[in-house]
Amino acid sequence: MLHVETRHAIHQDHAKGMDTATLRQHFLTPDMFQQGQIRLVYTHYDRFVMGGAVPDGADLTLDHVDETRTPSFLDRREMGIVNIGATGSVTAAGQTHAMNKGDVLYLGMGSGPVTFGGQGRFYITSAPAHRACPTRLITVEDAVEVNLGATETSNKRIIRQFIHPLVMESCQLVLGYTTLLDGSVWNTMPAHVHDRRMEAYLYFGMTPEARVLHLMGAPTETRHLFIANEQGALSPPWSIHAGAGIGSYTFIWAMAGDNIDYKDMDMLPAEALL
Ligand SMILES: O=C(O)C(=O)C[C@H](O)C(=O)CO
Ligand SMILES: [Zn+2]
Repeated sequence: MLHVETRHAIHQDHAKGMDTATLRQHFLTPDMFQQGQIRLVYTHYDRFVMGGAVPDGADLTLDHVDETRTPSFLDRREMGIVNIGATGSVTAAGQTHAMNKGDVLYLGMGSGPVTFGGQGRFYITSAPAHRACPTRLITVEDAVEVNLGATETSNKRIIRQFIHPLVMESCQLVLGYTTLLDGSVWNTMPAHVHDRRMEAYLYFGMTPEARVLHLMGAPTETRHLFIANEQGALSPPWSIHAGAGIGSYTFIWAMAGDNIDYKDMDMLPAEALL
């Protein structure tokens, strides 16, 4: 079963007047992982799509999606898939890729229908593409590791870059995940914005009762979302994206937009945040 929800782009002047429920309605993506379903959120932020596929042993195929008005979803798009569950498989363009927990699969434009199988919990990201880049399975060993932060500032973390120019070619997608070290709670602090690219987060690896206090909003109009395990946050280009966990967590960050330069960030010292 396929379920698709559309999220329109929100202007920062509109966002600052939103109450909690309205903020969550526009920026939280809570229900992406449901057994036996493919659930997508089709956004108007750079036409980025995020979602989940949970085959639970019975194959699920993603092919035509009405929102793109193309015969097959990947006819004019690329896709990045992260398995956050047990071992599963993804089949596309006549090739089956076994995916262990933490593996990332990049599918190039024109890969055709995508079939998810096994016990994987697949996080799906996709952005419009202008050329077909080679499909690639990227394991944790292939990723570039960046160590950031410090214990004294409670933000010691490992950033693993998978769909990234240092690892492989893509059109727009840049994707990886960040793991907090024991005792550290803060991601992406100091915070930043990048008006050239939107970003989406998926928080996972959390206990059911844990929450991440996710910070968003224009730097001088910050707001928050309390986010539970396997829920996502949409970050418009004008918004900061950072969080502190009540409990341990990992999060997948994925971006699309005008460039694929991970370091193209406008950093904000804490005193610039209100
Ligand atoms: O902890 C971090 O810092 C991040 O993971 C930052 C994200 O990767 C990001 O915001 C990239 O633009
Ligand atoms: Zn960012």
